[in-house]
Amino acid sequence: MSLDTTVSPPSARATEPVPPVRASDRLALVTDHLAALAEAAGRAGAYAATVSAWGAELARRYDAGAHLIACGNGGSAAEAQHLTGELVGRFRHDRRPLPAVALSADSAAHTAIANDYGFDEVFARQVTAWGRPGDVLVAFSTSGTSPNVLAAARAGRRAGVSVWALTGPGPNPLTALADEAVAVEAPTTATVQEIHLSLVHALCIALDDALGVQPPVVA
Ligand SMILES: O=C(CO)[C@@H](O)[C@H](O)[C@H](O)[C@H](O)COP(=O)(O)O
Repeated sequence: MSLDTTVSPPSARATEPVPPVRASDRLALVTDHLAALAEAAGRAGAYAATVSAWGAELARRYDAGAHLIACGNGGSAAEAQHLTGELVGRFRHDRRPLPAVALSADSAAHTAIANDYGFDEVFARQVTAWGRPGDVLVAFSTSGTSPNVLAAARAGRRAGVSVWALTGPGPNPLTALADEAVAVEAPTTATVQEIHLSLVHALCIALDDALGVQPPVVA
């Protein structure tokens, strides 16, 4: 007697059988995703003036002693951390470390606030703790509707912090709450996030230029 030792994982047993995807369909899915990115990137020049102005304003605020706070959920949490990493570390060239904090990075504060006050408060409470007049909150949300990001924006406004939003298509609740916003026209969350990452880098380019950061002189 032979025993069938193959075991399906519980999730596979619990769901309907999925028809296999043909390789040509899979290639089309990937090609469509990349085409959507190229199309959205082709429209991204429309955001250049705002991001360039943000870079100059951020340089002015950093020179006056301000801080930057960033927040978002999921992929947008990663975008927030990407931005603060470039600021505290460096972007293309050496410069002074710039004070910036991503609110999803403090797991102890995050879990304590979520546990004690609810998930909607995880960013707002930290914005109230850290934010001072003149600081900037960069709030990332592809939908522009995440309650914890909206609460962070409200807390920022109450604290005298300027709220700059990066969202998907607008108008949306976050663009309405923010002092300034870039609402990216793109068809999916993933493509919006990909354009947001380009805008993070564009902001760093504008900021470094406004701070007078130069490439090293090669002898
Ligand atoms: O990265 C992705 C999808 O690409 C997801 O993790 C996504 O970030 C999460 O669903 C977020 O909760 C979406 O929140 P938001 O961007 O709408 O504020």
